[in-house]
Amino acid sequence: MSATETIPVIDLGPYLAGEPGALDRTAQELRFALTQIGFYFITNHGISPEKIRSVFEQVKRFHAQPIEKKMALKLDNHGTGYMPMRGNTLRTSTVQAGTKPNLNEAFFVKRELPPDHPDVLANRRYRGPNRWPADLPGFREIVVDYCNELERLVQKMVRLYARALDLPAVYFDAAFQDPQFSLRMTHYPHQEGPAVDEFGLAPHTDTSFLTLLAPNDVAGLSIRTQSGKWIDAPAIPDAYVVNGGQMLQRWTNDFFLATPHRAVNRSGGERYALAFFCDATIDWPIAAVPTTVGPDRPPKYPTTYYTDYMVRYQKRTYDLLADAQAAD
Ligand SMILES: O=C(O)CCC(=O)C(=O)O
Ligand SMILES: [Fe+2]
Repeated sequence: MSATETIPVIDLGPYLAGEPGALDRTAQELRFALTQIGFYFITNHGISPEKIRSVFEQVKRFHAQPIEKKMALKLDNHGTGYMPMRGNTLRTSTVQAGTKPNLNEAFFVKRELPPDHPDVLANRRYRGPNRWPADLPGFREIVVDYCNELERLVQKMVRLYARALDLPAVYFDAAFQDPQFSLRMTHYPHQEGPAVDEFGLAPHTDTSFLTLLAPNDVAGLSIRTQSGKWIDAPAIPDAYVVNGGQMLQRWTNDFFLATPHRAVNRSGGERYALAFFCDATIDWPIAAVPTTVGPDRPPKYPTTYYTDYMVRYQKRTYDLLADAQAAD
C-alpha cells in the first residue's frame, strides 16, 4: 500500500524523553502525516493502558444506566451532557448529505470548572459546569483525571505542530495554556445489515485543532484518504489515533488536512469510543500562522473565534437534520 493510503505511526517516545534531535525529526513525520493523510497513530505517548482501560470501563458503566438517568443529563447548549441514540442533532454529516441519524449515544464532558468560576457564574457559552451522573461513584474523578492527562499530552504535542510548520517550538505554547476541550464518550450498538446511509457516526470532519482517539480494541473507524478511497483504521494496541479538524485548517490556511472519517460497528458486540477534541484557549484568535501565508497564498479564512464558530456550526448541522426530517 502506498504511503498516502496508510495511516502513519509516529513514535513519540524519543521526543517525550528529550532525546537530542527528536523534536525536529518527529515534527517532520507529523508534517508528512498532516499534509498527506490527516490522520496518524501515536505510540509511547505516556498514557498508561490501565488508565485508558479504566476510562473505557466508566463509559460502559455510564451507558449501562437506565435511559431516564441518562436523559436527566440531556445535552445542554454548552455541549455537555448526554446525547441519546439517533437524537444526534450536533453531529450529523457535514461530508455526506442525506444520511440517517447516527446510531450512537454519547456523553460529553468539558473542562471541570469550579461552580464559582466567573465563566460559570456568567453562564458563558461552552464554559458551563459538567453534568455528572449522581449514582456512579468514582466516575467523575477518573474522567477528570483522564482529561487532565490528555491536556498535558496536547501541550507537549503542540511543540511538534509548531516545528512541523517551521515555527519556533514554543509558538503555540501560550495559545494552549488553557485549552478548550471536550471528551466525547460514545456507545455504538452493533449494527446489522448493509444499510449504506446508516452509520454509527456518519462521514464528517471534526471541528478541532486536534482530536485524540483512545486506542480501541474494537475496530470500526474508517477514513477517506486524499485519493477519495475509504480505508479502515487498523487497531494498533495502545496507540492513539490523532487527526486534525476544521480549526487546524484555519490555523494552517489549509496546509494541514481535516480528513473525513466515519464509524460503523459491525463487531457483533458493543463498541465504545473516547474522542478528546482539543482547541486553543477559548478566546484565542484563530488565524493562519505566518509560515502558511504569502503573496501567492493569501489567507483563505477570516480570523475565527471558537465560540462564534461552534455556535454557527451547531446551528448549521441542526438545520441540516431539521431539513432531512422535514423531507421524510
Ligand atoms: O468512533 C470512532 O472511532 C471515531 C469517533 C469520531 O470520529 C468522533 O467522535 O468524532
Ligand atoms: Fe470524528
